[in-house]
Amino acid sequence: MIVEGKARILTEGVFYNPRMEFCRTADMEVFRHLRSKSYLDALAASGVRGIRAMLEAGFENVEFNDIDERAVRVIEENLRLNGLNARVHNRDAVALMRERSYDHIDLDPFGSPAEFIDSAVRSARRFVSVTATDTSALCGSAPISGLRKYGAFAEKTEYYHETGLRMLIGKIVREVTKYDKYAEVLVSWAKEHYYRVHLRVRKSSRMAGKVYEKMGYVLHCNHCGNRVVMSVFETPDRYCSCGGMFRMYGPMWTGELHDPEFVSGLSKEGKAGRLFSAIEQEIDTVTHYDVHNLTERLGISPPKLDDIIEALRSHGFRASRTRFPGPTFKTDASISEIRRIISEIRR
Ligand SMILES: C[S@@+](CC[C@H](N)C(=O)[O-])C[C@H]1O[C@@H](n2cnc3c(N)ncnc32)[C@H](O)[C@@H]1O
Repeated sequence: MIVEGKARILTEGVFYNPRMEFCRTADMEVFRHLRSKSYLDALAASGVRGIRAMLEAGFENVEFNDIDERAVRVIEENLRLNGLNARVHNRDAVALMRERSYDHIDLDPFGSPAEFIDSAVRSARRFVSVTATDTSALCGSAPISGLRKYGAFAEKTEYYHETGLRMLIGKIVREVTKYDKYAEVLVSWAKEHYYRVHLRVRKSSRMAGKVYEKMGYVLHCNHCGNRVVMSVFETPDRYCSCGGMFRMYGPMWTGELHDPEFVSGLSKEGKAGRLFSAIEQEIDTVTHYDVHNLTERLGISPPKLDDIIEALRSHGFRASRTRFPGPTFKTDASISEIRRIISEIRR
C-alpha cells in the first residue's frame, strides 16, 4: 500500500507512477481553488488523483472511469480503504464523455491526450485538466508525431518545453471553439517527462472567435537565434534581419500560460508552491532563452542566471526566471541586445 497526500492507495495490477506525485500535489492546490461541482477522473487507473481530490480538495461529486476492469476493481477497493463512496465506470472514456456532462474533466492518459480532447471539452461545463507525456511529439523532437496528433509543427529549439506546452494548449483551445465555447488557461507547467494544464471553459461564440487572436506561430532563425511571434492572421517573413531563413513553428497558443489572479491565490508553500511562485514571477513572452545555449554560441563561460536577469533589468528590459527546466530566462530584449549585455557581464 502507498500513502500519497492524505490517500492510502493499492496499486497492484494497475498503473501508478510515483514520479507524478508532485503533479498530483500541485493539482490539489489548484483544485482547492476551483470548487468543481462534479469531477470525472476519466482515465483513473488506481483512482489516486480523484481520491486525493475528495480527501484534500473537498470535491464531493467525483466519478471515476477506466477501460481496464482490473483498474475498476482497484479503484473500488481504494475508495473503501479511504472510507469514500463514488461511482466508478468501466467505459471507453470517449464514449462516456459523449454521453454524460461534468463540471470538470481530468485527462491523464498514457502518452498523448489527443484522442480524448474533443469529447472532454464538449462534455466539460467549467474546467478541463490535461496531462500529456508524449513530450517529444509536442516539443519538436518528433515533428511528424506532432503534426499527426496536434496538427502543429515544431523542431527542437532551446525553448522546446515552452513550444510543447503552447502546442498542447493550442490544440485544446481550438477543439473547444467548435462548441461555441472558449477556454482560458488557469495555470500550466512543464516538468520532467510531462506537461500539465488546467483551463476554465465558458460558453460564448463571440469569445470563441477571439481565441484565434492568441493563436499564432513562432518564426525562428537558427543562424542568429532571433524569434518573431506572429498571429495566424499575419503573413510571415521568410528571412530574418540577419539574412538567415526563418523556420516556422505552430500553430500554437501565444497567449498567457497562466491567469495571474488565479495563480496569486495559490499557496506558495512547499515544492508545488515554489513552482507557483516561479510561474507568478515569470514575464509573459512567448519564448525563452537558455544560458548555456547562449554562452556556448558566444564562446564564453556562463554568468549566473540572476546576474543576467539583473543586467537586463538595469538596461531597462523586462526579465525573469521561467517555470521551465534548466538555467532559463525570459526577456523582452532582442537577441542582439541579450548577447551584448551577457558579453558585458564577463568583462
Ligand atoms: C496514465 S494512466 C492514469 C494514471 C492515473 N490518472 C494516476 O494519476 O495515477 C492511464 C489510464 O487510462 C486507462 N485508459 C486507456 N485508454 C482508455 C480509454 N479509452 N478509456 C478509459 N480508460 C482508458 C488505462 O487503463 C490507464 O489505467
